[in-house]
Amino acid sequence: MPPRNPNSEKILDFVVNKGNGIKGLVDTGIETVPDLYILPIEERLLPNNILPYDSIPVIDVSNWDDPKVKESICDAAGQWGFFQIINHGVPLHVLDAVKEAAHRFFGLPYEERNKYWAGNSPTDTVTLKTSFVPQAEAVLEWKDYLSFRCSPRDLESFPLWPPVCRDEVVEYMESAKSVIRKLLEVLLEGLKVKQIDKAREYTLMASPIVNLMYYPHCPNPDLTAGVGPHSDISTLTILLQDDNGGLYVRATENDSWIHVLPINGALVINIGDILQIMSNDRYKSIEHRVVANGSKDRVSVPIFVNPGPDAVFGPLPEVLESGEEPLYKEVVFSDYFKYFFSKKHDGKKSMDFARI
Ligand SMILES: COc1cc(/C=C/C(=O)SCCNC(=O)CCNC(=O)[C@H](O)C(C)(C)COP(=O)(O)OP(=O)(O)OC[C@H]2O[C@@H](n3cnc4c(N)ncnc43)[C@H](O)[C@@H]2OP(=O)(O)O)ccc1O
Ligand SMILES: O=C(O)CCC(=O)C(=O)O
Ligand SMILES: [Fe+2]
Repeated sequence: MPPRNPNSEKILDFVVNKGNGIKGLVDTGIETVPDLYILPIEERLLPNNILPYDSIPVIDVSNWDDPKVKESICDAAGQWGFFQIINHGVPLHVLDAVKEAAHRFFGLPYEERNKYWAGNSPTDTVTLKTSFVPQAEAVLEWKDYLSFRCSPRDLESFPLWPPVCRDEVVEYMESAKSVIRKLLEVLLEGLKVKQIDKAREYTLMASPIVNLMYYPHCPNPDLTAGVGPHSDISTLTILLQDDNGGLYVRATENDSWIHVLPINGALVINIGDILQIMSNDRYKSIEHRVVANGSKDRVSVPIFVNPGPDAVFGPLPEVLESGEEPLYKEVVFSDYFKYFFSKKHDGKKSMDFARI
């Protein structure tokens, strides 16, 4: 990485080493974007690259057993990799409560937030971080996030989680469980898998992570990345966004992007790399990125539905049974996870780790 200028070093020290986060920097009242956060022009999301009239599918899942609903979900997973669901059964008050909890946590004074900063937290099931991998990034992302590991075993450390948001995180996770299960059943049925047994359950969904993402308002969001282009490594991700917008999904045309319009009460679903690999490319894990807001603090709450750490995944036997060649080798999830977190966000390059 090229050497940084002295001012960038000072800001990096304040944001990362001292644990103030980008939230702490914005609270100092900065009126311009510091160099450390300015993307080279070729990495910015330019207005000409946004397709204004396109949108990802919106699927009403009030009847999961309706064959048309199942078909819409599998088609959307194959063509778009991204869709929104409405009438999913997670109560609106649970969704609103977890967004409010995110604002409450990030509204705490520095001393309270800092108790959970990476390296300070009383438990490794909850960590406050900034950007993505600041050690490996020339330009930092304009976001902080509080990450909760949420497997049943991780929940034993619940008493050590921040009281201002822990109940809301658990209630959201618990209410979303049946949606996760239904989505995976439908998607796996579309791959000729008849039922999700215990072993498959471990590979598909044993280690969920819930993040409270916080993108403070930015003096010039066009210059920065809230989150840079990436695909998720999960099996699938359930994302709750607020009404500020700012999430963009890569379209099929070269370097064009589609805005994911906020719909009150909807959940955004995206296929992650693991399901693309298991489906031998029938389902697509699509790149996406986030742009912060110029005047409002944006929050979102993704649930990354992940395999257990030692789960081994690869193209499913049911998919390959007609003699199709596997496009990917078998990989241990913890190796894939470490690889993803060893470099900056770089589109879909993480999948090369598993490609044959
Ligand atoms: C997007 O699709 C996803 C995402 C996810 C999961 C999302 C998550 O948010 S999971 C929680 C955060 N992620 C992790 O913790 C990943 C696991 N971490 C690692 O593997 C390592 O930390 C590392 C990122 C590879 C870096 O390793 P290393 O170079 O050895 O450095 P460390 O010893 O870990 O850290 C040094 C020092 O820096 C601090 N630090 C590291 N990262 C940050 C950060 N982002 N912000 C602030 N501080 C950071 C670290 O705590 C250390 O501090 P000390 O004080 O202890 O020295 C799931 C599924 C999807 O699809
Ligand atoms: O905040 C969002 O809307 C999306 C965040 C995201 O893509 C991620 O954390 O992987
Ligand atoms: Fe993502």
